[in-house]
Amino acid sequence: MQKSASTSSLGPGGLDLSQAFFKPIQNTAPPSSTNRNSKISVIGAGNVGMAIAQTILTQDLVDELALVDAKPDKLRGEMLDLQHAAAFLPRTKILASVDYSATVGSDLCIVTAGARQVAGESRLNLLQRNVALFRDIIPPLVKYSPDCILLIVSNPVDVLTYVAWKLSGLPSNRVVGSGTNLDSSRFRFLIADHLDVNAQDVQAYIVGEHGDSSVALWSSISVGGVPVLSFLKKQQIAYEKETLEKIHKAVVDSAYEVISLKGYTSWAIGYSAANLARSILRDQRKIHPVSVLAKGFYGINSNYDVFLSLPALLGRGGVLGVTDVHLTDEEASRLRESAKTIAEVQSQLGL
Ligand SMILES: NC(=O)C1=CN([C@@H]2O[C@H](COP(=O)(O)OP(=O)(O)OC[C@H]3O[C@@H](n4cnc5c(N)ncnc54)[C@H](O)[C@@H]3O)[C@@H](O)[C@H]2O)C=CC1
Ligand SMILES: CC(=O)C(=O)O
Repeated sequence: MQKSASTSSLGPGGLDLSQAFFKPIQNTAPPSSTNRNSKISVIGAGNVGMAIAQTILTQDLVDELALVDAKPDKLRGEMLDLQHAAAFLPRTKILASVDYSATVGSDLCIVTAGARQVAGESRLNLLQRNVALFRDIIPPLVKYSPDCILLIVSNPVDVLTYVAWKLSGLPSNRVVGSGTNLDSSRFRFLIADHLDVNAQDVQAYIVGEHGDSSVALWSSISVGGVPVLSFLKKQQIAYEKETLEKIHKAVVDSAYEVISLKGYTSWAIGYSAANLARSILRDQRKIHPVSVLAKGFYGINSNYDVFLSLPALLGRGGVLGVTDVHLTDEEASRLRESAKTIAEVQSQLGL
C-alpha cells in the first residue's frame, strides 16, 4: 500500500526520505495522462463495507481505495488494520475520512451505509431510515465524482437504487444496485450442491426484487451448457415442481438464516460487489443480474420507474444493456408482480 493521508515520507528534520533513498532517474517522461489511477470509494465501513473493501484489495482492482463512515474512530481503526496488511497485498493507496472530499475523482462509489435488518426483519422495513441517510450521502458523492458509477448495496437495495438515481441526477446507466447478483450466487451454490458440480459451471439467474418477491428463472438454467429442465424432459426424467420451489425458498431464506445465526451477512456480498466492481472497472462486458431501471423490459409497465434485477451487461460505461433471456409466462408474470411490489413501496416516498 502507498502512503496514506495519515502517514508521511518526511523523516526527522523534514528530510524527504523517499528522495534520500532513491536516486532519481534523469530525463524521464511524465506519466501517460491516459494511464490515470483508478479509484473506488466505499461508503459505510461496517460489516458489508469492510468485506467489500478487503475483497477489492485482495483482487488488485484499483490504485486507490477511499473509505467514508460517520464514526471517525471505527473508520480510522479499519483503515489502519487494512494498511497493516500492506506486505501481503497488491499496492493500493488507502484513505479514510468522515469528509466526502476523500472520495474526489472516484470511478466507482459503493454505498453500504445504513441500518441493517435484525433477525426476522424484512429488507423493506429499513426503507425510511436509509432514505434519510441517502439524502446526506448521495449529493456529496456526485459533487466530488460527477463522472462516477454508483453501486448501491444498502437495503432495501432496489428502492434505494431508485432513490440514489433520483438524488444523484446521474443517467440511469450509471446507477446500479447489487440486486440479485448475490441471490443468484446462492441459487447457483444450492443447485451445484444438489448436482454435486462446481457452482461456476451452473448458469442460473434469480431476477426481480432482492428479497422476498424475487423470481427464479428455472427455464434458463444450464449446467456446463446443458439446459437442465429440457434435458430432464427429453430424458423423461420426472422432477417435482415442489423440489424447485424448495430450492428457491432456500435462496429467499438464506439471508434470514445467516442473520439469525451471526447477526449480519458479509462475506458473500463482499465477493458479489467486488465481482461487479471488476466487471465495471475492467470493462468486462459480463452479464450480471443487477438492479437496473427496468421499465419497458420483459413487459414491465413503462410508467413504473422501478429498479429491479434483470440480466444486464456491465462494463466501463455502467449498464450497457439488458439481455433477452427466455421467460415462461409464469416467470414473466412473477417478475411483473415483483415490479409492482417495488413500485407500490416507491410511490410512498414522494421523490
Ligand atoms: N444488497 C445486499 O445484497 C446486501 C445488503 N446489505 C445491507 O448493507 C447495509 C450495511 O450492512 P452492515 O454493514 O451489516 O451494517 P453495519 O451496521 O455493520 O454498518 C453500517 C455502517 O454505516 C455507517 N453509517 C451510518 N450512517 C452513515 C452516514 N450517514 N454516512 C456514512 N456512514 C454511515 C455506520 O457507522 C456503520 O459503520 C444494510 O442496509 C444491509 O441491509 C447487507 C448484506 C447484503
Ligand atoms: C442482508 C441481505 O440483503 C442479504 O444478505 O441478502
